Amino acid sequence: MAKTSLDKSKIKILLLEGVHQSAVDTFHNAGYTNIEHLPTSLDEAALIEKIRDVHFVGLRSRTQLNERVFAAAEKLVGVGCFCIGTNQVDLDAALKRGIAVFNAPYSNTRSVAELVLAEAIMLLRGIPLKTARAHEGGWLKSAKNAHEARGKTLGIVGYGNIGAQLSVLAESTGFKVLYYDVVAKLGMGNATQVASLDELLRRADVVSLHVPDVPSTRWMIGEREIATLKPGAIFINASRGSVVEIEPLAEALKAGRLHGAAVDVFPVEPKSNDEEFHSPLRGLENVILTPHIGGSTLEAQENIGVEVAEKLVTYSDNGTTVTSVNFPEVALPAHPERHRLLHIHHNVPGVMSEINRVMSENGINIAGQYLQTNETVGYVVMDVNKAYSQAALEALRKVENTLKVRVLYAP
Ligand SMILES: NC(=O)C1=CN([C@@H]2O[C@H](COP(=O)(O)OP(=O)(O)OC[C@H]3O[C@@H](n4cnc5c(N)ncnc54)[C@H](O)[C@@H]3O)[C@@H](O)[C@H]2O)C=CC1
Ligand SMILES: O=C(O)C(=O)COP(=O)(O)O
Repeated sequence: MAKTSLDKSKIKILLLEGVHQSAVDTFHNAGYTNIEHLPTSLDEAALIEKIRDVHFVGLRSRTQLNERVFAAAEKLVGVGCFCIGTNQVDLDAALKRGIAVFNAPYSNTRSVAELVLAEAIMLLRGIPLKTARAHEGGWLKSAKNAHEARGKTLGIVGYGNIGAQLSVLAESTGFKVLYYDVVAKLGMGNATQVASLDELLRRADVVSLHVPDVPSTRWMIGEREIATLKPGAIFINASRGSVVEIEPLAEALKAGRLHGAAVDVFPVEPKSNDEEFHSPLRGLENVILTPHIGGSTLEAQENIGVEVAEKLVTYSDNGTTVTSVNFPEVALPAHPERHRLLHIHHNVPGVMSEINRVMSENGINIAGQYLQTNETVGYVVMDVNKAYSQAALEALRKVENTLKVRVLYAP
């Protein structure tokens, strides 16, 4: 008698970095109970040890999933980044092992945009220094160097989800908005795209970065770009620490060439809340330093927990890879009466014909077949009669250029 439903308690899920309880609840509600939920990240050695028998891992921006970790992760099927950025995961190392990676592209967008807008206003008013003095018993009542946001120019570098959301909030507050992006983008409201980064840096009173960590953004703001900023400008970075050279920024702030800065992300960030934070920006006036909390609101974290856990559950139950950041995207219907075979392979000529050949040679009729490829990997999904799934699994494993094969039993 063919097995009809998979024993979900055998699927091991490791959640790191205090991923919200909503993720655990989502897994439980879907029947997944074998969950280890840790409040912190793990260093490479500990992660290599722990990940060996894990099928799904969930993390945030701190945990590094590199080639060495993937090499040890023999059973890993999927990765959930419970955040927006995916630079902490070696996406190619995952792809070449047939491991799908998902993230939460929208759930903390608003949290970052709100924080940046608030910081821009605080910095325009010189609040960090004034509040520090007041806490010490001082009284800096003065309008000197304090400005309204109304009529000032905000320059947004990277007009994606966060940049565009910030643009809307900032315009409604009275900012004029300019933005620079490598892609031509429709401006929200009256926001205007400029042709070059230099033009944006020259024209904006407040500059805020919202680019991902990719090769083209690595150290994109250095000494030259900081010198290009307007004298008295305000500089905000809540994107990634690898985008800005911190020493020239600190020098420009110390020299009073810039009016202020807010920085949430750093080239080197403490690995835990117990480690000391070192930065040349420490102790500078009119500088807001925050410990990478742009997306850390309860609302965002709860939504992220549900969103990413649901993506992993759907992939595990059904094979759907829609919105994966590294995998060919396939949207699949339910398979109530059939077993489903997932075959992930190198995208080279001849694999599909070989798959169809072995299926036909073994007398296995394919009731439904779905295929999607990207440059390097092909993902083919086949629904078959329950009685044939074991034979098909074994046959498919032998196909040359196979990366991974899984069977999903009928629910
Ligand atoms: N501080 C925090 O806690 C958080 C930080 N982030 C960071 O913010 C980044 C942006 O997030 P989203 O807006 O959701 O991403 P997104 O992908 O929607 O937008 C990024 C934009 O940057 C543009 N871009 C890429 N390379 C560029 C370049 N060289 N020059 C100019 N523009 C370039 C893209 O075309 C895109 O429009 C994330 O990748 C993440 O690293 C995200 C959430 C929270
Ligand atoms: O969403 C992102 O990319 C972030 O940077 C937020 O990271 P976190 O989940 O707070 O470690």
